[in-house]
Amino acid sequence: MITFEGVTKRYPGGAVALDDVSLDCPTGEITVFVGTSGGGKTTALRAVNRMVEPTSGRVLIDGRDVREQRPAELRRGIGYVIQHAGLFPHRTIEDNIATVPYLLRWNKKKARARALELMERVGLDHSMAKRYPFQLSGGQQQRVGVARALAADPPIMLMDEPFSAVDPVVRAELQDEFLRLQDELHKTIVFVTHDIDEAIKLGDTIAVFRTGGKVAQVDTPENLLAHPADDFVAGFIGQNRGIRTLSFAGTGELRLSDDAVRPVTADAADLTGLDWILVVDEDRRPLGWTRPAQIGGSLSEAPLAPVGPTFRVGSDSVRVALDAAVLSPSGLAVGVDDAGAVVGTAAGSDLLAVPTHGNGAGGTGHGAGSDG
Ligand SMILES: Nc1ncnc2c1ncn2[C@@H]1O[C@H](COP(=O)(O)OP(=O)(O)OP(=O)(O)O)[C@@H](O)[C@H]1O
Repeated sequence: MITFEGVTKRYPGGAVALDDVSLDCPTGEITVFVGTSGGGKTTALRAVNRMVEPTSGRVLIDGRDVREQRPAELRRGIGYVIQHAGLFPHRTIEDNIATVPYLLRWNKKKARARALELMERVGLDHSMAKRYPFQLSGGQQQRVGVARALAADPPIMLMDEPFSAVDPVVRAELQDEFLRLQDELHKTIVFVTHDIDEAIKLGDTIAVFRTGGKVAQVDTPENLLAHPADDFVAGFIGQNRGIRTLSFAGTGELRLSDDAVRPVTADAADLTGLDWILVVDEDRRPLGWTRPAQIGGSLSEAPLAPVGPTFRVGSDSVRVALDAAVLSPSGLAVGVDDAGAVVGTAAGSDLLAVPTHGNGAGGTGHGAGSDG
């Protein structure tokens, strides 16, 4: 656990970057610092590895004041990832990743083996090991940055806007892989961003910083959306608060209908009264949507409209299901199981009837994780 105890940072000249900040970053979880520019997020992050020394107050790691350790020694247990990755331009990818192992005087073979292992972990092909940073895309460089921070297997990771410099699609991929990685590694992570969507997607806990270095609210993403502490937080969360709240409503309890679902072998005479039909194969995998009027002799010859996005019953949130309903030609969201077989369909109005509070999506702590 990282603990901020009444931490204040006043810079010469009078700027107050942090004003009496007290909060906990629980072990093995992701704590996100989010807020307005200049709110003190980076300063708070850097107080953990002593790149910033507080004017007053303390930062503790597992109850021990960080000032008890020399900075170099302290930082060996703390990975650090920044925007634009901050790679050494004249070192190869594997040597960049092995930076800390080399500092720790691991032998070359062991350090390189570790670098290759980490490249795999963060989704980089081994063929990139001998390349230089300029020969990689921005997203690939960020992966190298994450791998480098993980190299000595530090229990703590500090990440300062690590995914901000890449396009939205790559960013979503990096976030998803980051969550997968964290599911395996359970690091204690402090993550700075000014993007509230990123904070909601990644954070187990979110601390909202406001101008003047004050913390306006520390809460789970779910509570933050449901109960913003004040107008500043409500304003920061923005206009889509209601829709975002649906990210935390699970689809496990939804009652899905089988009425519109028909196997491709079904008798076409038996389809009266239906507006849309979801045609499924012998394993109940969805093939497409059709309307009774478009069916001639048999379902197998009917023209099919694409199924569009589906949602995984239980693991996806109501927000994902609602998205599927909106994009579906029939207006019905298609729920599938882990094997991709259709469980049933739901209309938008069924989805909005699901209670949105205290009803985590799959109970994973990352209800918004699959919103992409
Ligand atoms: N070395 C410094 N000397 C003087 N003032 C500083 C210094 N570093 C930061 N500040 C000031 O402290 C305040 C907090 O800065 P900080 O970088 O922590 O904010 P932030 O929330 O991370 O902002 P951003 O999202 O823009 O990166 C700002 O007003 C900034 O100008």
